[in-house]
Amino acid sequence: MAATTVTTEAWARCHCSDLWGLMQNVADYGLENGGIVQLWAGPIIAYGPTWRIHNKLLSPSFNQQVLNTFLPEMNVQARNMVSQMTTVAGKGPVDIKEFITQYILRSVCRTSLGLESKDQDIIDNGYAKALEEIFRIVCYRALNVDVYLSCIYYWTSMGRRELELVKVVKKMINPIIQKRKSELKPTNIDNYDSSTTGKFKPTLDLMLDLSNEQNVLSDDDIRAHLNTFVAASYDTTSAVLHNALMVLGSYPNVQERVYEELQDVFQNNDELTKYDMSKLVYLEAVLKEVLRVYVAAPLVARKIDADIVLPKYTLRAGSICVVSIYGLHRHPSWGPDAKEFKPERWLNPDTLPTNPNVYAPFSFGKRNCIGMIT
Ligand code: HEM
Repeated sequence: MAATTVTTEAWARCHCSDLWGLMQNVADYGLENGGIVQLWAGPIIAYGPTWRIHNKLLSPSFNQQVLNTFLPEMNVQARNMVSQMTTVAGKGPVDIKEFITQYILRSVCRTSLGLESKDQDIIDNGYAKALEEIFRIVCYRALNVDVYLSCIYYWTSMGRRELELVKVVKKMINPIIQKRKSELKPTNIDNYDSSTTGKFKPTLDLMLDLSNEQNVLSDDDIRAHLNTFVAASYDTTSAVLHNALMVLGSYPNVQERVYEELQDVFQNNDELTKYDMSKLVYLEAVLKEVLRVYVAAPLVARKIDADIVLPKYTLRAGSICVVSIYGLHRHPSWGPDAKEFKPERWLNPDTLPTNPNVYAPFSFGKRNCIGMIT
């Protein structure tokens, strides 16, 4: 509880250099030696002016209009996932994680990198696997003090593997950037209304446009941002989808209600359009509750650069404030049923806490999730 109280108040006043959770230690070393920083130098650990400029440039690319253009591609990938699942359905227990991860990775790589079906091997076997392994190494290093020091870490097989993987990722992404650069013709996002054209503009193209028009993003910046987007989006999103399916399997009444709503909205159509989304009211409540109870990012952290005086504590400059989003989502203001999974609470605003800061699956403040669309 103490952590929760500290968190909400501290957040509002924090004027600290932002870091992302457990990446803190890794980031320090990464900045020093250019290894991980090359890969993670996107909004995640870029500091001060660089982060501010890039965030301002990139944020407009993450809006509902752009997302709408991705819908047809997401429909294609969703149908692929369902048909793959159909082959194992009814044949005993099955681990759905593989299906979900592949679906999310393909959707993310298609929409952010603009990779086409013929490039599928790059996604499935190369790029995504390399990113996943780097992510595992980063998390291991963040939690193991014996490998914090770069002078030791890069002598270990893990440190060497990380450098190898960074090279692999660079080698894969650079040609993709160069190829799209040579093909790129200036277009307006309005020309990409997917409901009429079925086209979408990959995030890579949006960044190349920015670099053309304003000359601000180098190829290295673009590659780092792409890696960040893929890494930051696929693990979180697949965890949420996985949890949502677990919930539907565990609560038959919730499953039934979601099913009925989908039947009502889709009738015999299996193509999700932007007009359908606002009609899926109960499904939205279920997803919000999944994000609350089974939070995908249970902790975030900030490095504090000036003392923050709270009624009972002072958070000292130089220390790291770890915020328990998991704790916030179980704060007493959610009521005595805070720990229970109850999507209905989202259908009646009067039953929700009055302080909006007790719900933060995408974090809050300036360094919240760039992928969050309200
Ligand atoms: C349900 C899915 C997702 C969840 C739960 C989630 C959650 C989060 C959280 C908690 C943070 C940490 C913010 C902080 O330190 O305060 C974050 C950061 C970030 N997320 Fe997401 N995220 C999701 C999907 C995505 C997607 C689809 C993208 C696509 C690009 C994305 C890109 C990012 C980036 C770039 C950051 C770093 C932002 C910065 O430091 O400026 N996330 N996300």
